[in-house]
Amino acid sequence: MLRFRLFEAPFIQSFKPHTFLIRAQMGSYSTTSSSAQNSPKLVFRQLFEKESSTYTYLLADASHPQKPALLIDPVDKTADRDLALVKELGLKLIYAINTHVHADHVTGSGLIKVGLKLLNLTKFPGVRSIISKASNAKADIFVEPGDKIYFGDIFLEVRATPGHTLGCVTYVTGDGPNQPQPRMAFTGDALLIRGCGRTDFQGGSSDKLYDSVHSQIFKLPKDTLLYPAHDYKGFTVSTVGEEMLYNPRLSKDKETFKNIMQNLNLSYPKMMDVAVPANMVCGLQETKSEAC
Ligand SMILES: N[C@@H](CCC(=O)N[C@@H](CSS)C(=O)NCC(=O)O)C(=O)O
Ligand SMILES: [Fe+2]
Repeated sequence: MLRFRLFEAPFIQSFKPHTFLIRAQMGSYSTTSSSAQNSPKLVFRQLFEKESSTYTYLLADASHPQKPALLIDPVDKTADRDLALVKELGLKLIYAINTHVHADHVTGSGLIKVGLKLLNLTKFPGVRSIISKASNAKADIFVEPGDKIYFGDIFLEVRATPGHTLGCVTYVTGDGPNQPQPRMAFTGDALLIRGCGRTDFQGGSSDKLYDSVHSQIFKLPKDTLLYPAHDYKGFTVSTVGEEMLYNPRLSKDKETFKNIMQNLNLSYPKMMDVAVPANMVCGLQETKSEAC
């Protein structure tokens, strides 16, 4: 018999029973879908914040009556834009998710939760912030490897991909019959297109990053679409197969990779001293922790 733990019971009650976060405890999962037998229809938008070259992703289940949606890696500077889009598309934002504690920009999760000036809303109801437990940052919900984050009938599976930071995770769309095909992996800074996240701060480790990418990302089907948190070269999407072949760092053996990472000589992100402390509390240092 399958067993799973529900999070945030009061929150669950305010949505359809199958719009929730579950933790599968036996390597499988169960969801009681009511929205027909049809495959859910994914709404997907890739959004860009140009100062930090950050990608934010909007995903929603358009087949579900409430059109539940989530944002991955929102940025404070573009929170208004993202929420305006959510509103225009008639979506119900339920989660603001981070792949890790960003060092180069302030997350939009806190702002999204406490208000949206542009839309004259004092509070965007029902939004819950999510980050990995391993990040040690504040949020409403902490995820661990193997957790599944449902929005309608679609889910994201949580994979631990430490190495850029200790708490980095990759969110991968499910592999069930009713899940989007090909699969999509939101890699944060673990894997960038033809590159990868640096490993010289925030508990970074090139040894760990190599193992993370090879065991958690390169093991996915080769046609899995890869969506990173940043791009500095003009790329938008890649695939597992493409990166296994052409990634100039991660296609090499581990020792070569570690040597490359040791010699990147990158300067620290300009906003690091502001961004890291802010992102440890969901981007809202000045506000009470309940805003997280
Ligand atoms: N110049 C930028 C910071 C650029 C940078 O360090 N990017 C990070 C991801 S954000 S933590 C990174 O891992 N880069 C890897 C690479 O190979 O470029 C700024 O000042 O903000
Ligand atoms: Fe980062």
